[in-house]
Amino acid sequence: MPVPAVNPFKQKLLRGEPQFGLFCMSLTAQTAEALSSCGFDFLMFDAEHTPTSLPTLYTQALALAASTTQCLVRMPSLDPVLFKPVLDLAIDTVMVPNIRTAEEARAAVRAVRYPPHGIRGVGGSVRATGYGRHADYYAVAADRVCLLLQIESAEGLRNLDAICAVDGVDGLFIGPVDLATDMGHLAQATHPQVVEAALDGVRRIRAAGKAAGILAAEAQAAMYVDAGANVVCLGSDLGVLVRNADALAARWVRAEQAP
Ligand SMILES: O=C(O)C(=O)C[C@H](O)[C@@H](O)CO
Repeated sequence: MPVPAVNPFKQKLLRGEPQFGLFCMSLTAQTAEALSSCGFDFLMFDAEHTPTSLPTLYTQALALAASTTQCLVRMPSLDPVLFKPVLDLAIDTVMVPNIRTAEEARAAVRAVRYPPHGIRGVGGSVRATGYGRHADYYAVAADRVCLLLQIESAEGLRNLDAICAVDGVDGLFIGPVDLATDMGHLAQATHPQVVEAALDGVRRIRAAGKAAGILAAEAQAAMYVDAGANVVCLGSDLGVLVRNADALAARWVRAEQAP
């Protein structure tokens, strides 16, 4: 079973190339495979806000294996136990939600690193090691693994410089919906105060030398790219599906049923 020697998502990140993708809230390998031919740089399978499971993530990772679209997972939380099977599945890029302090950032780094730099346990016959065939995996794992931390609170933004300074953090990803909510603008990601805070966050992240990510609707994406964002989630798979299905239905079903 071929296991890539490098993490193409991280390589592009290090080169500063912008990457575009979608959150994946759907739970099937079939959808992941269908989307893998769109040409997105990545799909971010969401284990925070979906009832996904490790076997589901495994089949979705397999569905992307033949494509250039990289498989990313948003973890449900900072719980270090949960990182082990995801990384062992050779899902090399993980994003941790709602990081608020440098101490939490350091805990996330420890979760993805083997001792003495962290607490990741050693899996033997797992996908990441080619089921035990690639003993050199352990030595290169820190280079392969890419760690993104989500900033989605005013506290996280206040501590942004300290979080950016944590060694082992590759990128910071602003979650504008939760940030808006934390700022008192319930789920209003495009509220002017939220946009201003997110733009300022993106600029500070890039100035600190880290990759800057954000979730942005198409209408806002260029503004964030211009500010320096280089990992952009353009929405979600189910968002795209529902919006287009609703529009199609509105053009036909309701029109046909109108008296
Ligand atoms: O706060 C945000 O924005 C996010 O973290 C993204 C959301 O969880 C969700 O809209 C992703 O589909």
